[in-house]
Amino acid sequence: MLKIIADNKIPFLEGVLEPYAHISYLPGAKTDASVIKGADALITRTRTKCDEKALSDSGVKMIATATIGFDHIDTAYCDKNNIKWVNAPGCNSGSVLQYIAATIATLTSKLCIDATQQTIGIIGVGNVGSKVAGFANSIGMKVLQYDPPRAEKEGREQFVDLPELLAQADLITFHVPLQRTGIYKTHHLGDAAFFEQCKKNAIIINSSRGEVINNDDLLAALNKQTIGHAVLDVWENEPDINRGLLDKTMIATPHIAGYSADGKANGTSMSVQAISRRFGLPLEDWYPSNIPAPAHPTLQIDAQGMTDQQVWSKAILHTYEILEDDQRFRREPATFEYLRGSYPIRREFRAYCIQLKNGSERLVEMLNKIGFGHVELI
Ligand SMILES: NC(=O)C1=CN([C@@H]2O[C@H](COP(=O)(O)OP(=O)(O)OC[C@H]3O[C@@H](n4cnc5c(N)ncnc54)[C@H](O)[C@@H]3O)[C@@H](O)[C@H]2O)C=CC1
Ligand SMILES: O=C(O)C(=O)[C@H](O)COP(=O)(O)O
Repeated sequence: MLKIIADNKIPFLEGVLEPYAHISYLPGAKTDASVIKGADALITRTRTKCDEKALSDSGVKMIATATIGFDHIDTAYCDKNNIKWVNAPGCNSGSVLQYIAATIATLTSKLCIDATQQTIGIIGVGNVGSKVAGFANSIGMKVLQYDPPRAEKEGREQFVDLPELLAQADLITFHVPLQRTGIYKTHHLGDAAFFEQCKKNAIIINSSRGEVINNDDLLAALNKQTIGHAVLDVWENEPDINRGLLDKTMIATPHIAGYSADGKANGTSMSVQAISRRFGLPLEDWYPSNIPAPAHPTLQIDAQGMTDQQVWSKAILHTYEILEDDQRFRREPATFEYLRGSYPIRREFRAYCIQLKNGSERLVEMLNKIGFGHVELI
């Protein structure tokens, strides 16, 4: 019988593969060579290091990671050794968008900023970055995009170079993969020289990978006030993060930007479907049917006397109150992995209905563009 090892923190998976495989659920960080030996396939998250040490002589034929990022997989080793690997492109991009939208709603309110007067610089414009660009456009921000691999393929028209982005952007948000080498290297892309080129009050947001920013340089830039603020979901050396940096951040979370239930369901189903295709199982169209509904799926907003920004902020923060994650984390930063493993149910915008009293067609269009499931004037 097919033997599969799956990370025990992948939701919606239990019971699905059991009719066709012997499946063991193990903690991701402890899934090493000693337990992998003899498995045909792995279903992982980012916490399982899939390298030569773990895989050589294991017999593993396929690795499916239920995540977007795949920097935990030594893809060159896998390719050389005929181990098929797949990630789950875009699976939780809607969740990261929700994280960034909640960040912008929170910051603009805390710092009394009019979003329509702000420029956002997006570094890496793939699945997540494109959604962030669409959101920023829909709330009236000016958008600058930096993505050299795309510019090379598609032409430079919709992209700027990095110095231009850094000179103009009020908010800078990273959505690149972690690449340690090569012409498109992103490791420590955010370093001292990078921060020196930013506007003095620039806000840096990182929800990509911790190592994309040199955390010591970021802390120094915050201390020297070379930049204004930082919002971090990802950190160098997780879970043992730089506590000095944590204290200087405006919003801090333990790598949960992609943790919506929708994103997790997508990731799990993409992994199951890929395994199914590789091993000929009848689960090629499988998708979880048990995603919990939001506690309060309908929100009524009386827009009388409110600005557009107040309306969209209220709608966004109803779906995701990011400061609750921030507070839980700051209270006990040492519980980084526990907070991730016990993350509450969060549903994305499309699971919500917004009813607008005294609203306008313009607001309805804006909320529809942001991605709410249903928006109506009442
Ligand atoms: N915090 C979290 O929970 C999550 C984090 N992530 C991270 O976010 C990253 C981005 O996700 P997606 O947008 O789905 O990935 P994607 O692969 O769709 O897009 C990445 C984009 O970055 C661009 N890029 C590559 N090298 C670059 C460079 N040197 N400079 C500028 N742009 C560059 C690529 O051309 C591509 O357009 C993932 O690789 C993952 O590491 C993803 C999901 C959740
Ligand atoms: O999809 C990704 O890439 C992520 O970073 C996930 O949202 C977080 O993945 P895990 O660490 O829970 O595997």
